[in-house]
Amino acid sequence: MTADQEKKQAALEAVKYIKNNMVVGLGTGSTAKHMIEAVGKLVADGMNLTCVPSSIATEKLAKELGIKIVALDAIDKIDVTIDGADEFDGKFQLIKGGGGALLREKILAWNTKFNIIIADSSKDVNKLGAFKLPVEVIPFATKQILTYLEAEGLQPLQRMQGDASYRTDENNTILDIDISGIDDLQGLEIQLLKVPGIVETGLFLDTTSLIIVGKEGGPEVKERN
Ligand SMILES: O=C[C@H](O)[C@H](O)[C@H](O)COP(=O)(O)O
Repeated sequence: MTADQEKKQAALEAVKYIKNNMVVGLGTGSTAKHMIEAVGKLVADGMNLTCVPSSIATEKLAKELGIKIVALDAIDKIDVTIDGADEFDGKFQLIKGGGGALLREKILAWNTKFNIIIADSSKDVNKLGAFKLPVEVIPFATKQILTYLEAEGLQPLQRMQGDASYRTDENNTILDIDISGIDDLQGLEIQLLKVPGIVETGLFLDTTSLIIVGKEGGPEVKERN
C-alpha cells in the first residue's frame, strides 16, 4: 500500500464517526483532504453537517464540495474534528503544523468534544522529534526568538517560501525546531509558550481521543487509554 492509500483508508474509516446534524471540525493537509472529500460525499448523500475549517485551504476545498462552512464563533462546541499529524507516539502526543496550520488546528482541537487523528503508518513513532516541531511566531519578534531558540540548543530554522519568510493564515512566521533530544515535552511546551511573540507550537499533547492508521489489511483504530 502506498502512503496515500493508507491516508485515504484512515480517512474513510474516520468519517464513520460522523453522524447526522453534527458540527464537524475539518483538518488540513494531504490526509485531511481525503477526509474532506469523504465528508463532501456524505453531504451530497443528504447528511446535514455544519463544518468548521482549520485553514483557508480547507475552507476553499470544502466550499467547492458543497459543504456548509461556519466560523468557529458561530457555534458552541465542535462534536468531532478529524485531522492529520506529522508524527504521533504511543501516548497520543502529536507534532502537527508541517503544513503551517497548527494554530487554527489547535484552537479547533481545544474546542472539540472528540478529536480523531488520521495518518499513514510512517507517522507512528516511538519518540517524537525526527520531524521538526513548528513554532508559530509573530513577525515583529521572529529575529529575537530565533536567537533565543538557538541559545537553547533547539536549532531553529526559519521556514521559507521562495526567497521570503513563510507566512501562516494568521500572517505569522514559523520556526522549525529540533526536539529530538527533549524528553519533557510538557516542560518544553510551557517554556516556549512563556516567550512573548511565540503564538503557538505544533505540540498536541492531550487533545486526541482516537488515532486511525491506514495499514495493509485494514485500518488500525487506536483508542486513548
Ligand atoms: O499544518 C498542517 C497539519 O498539521 C497537517 O495535518 C500535518 O502537517 C499532516 O499533514 P499531511 O496529512 O499532509 O501529512
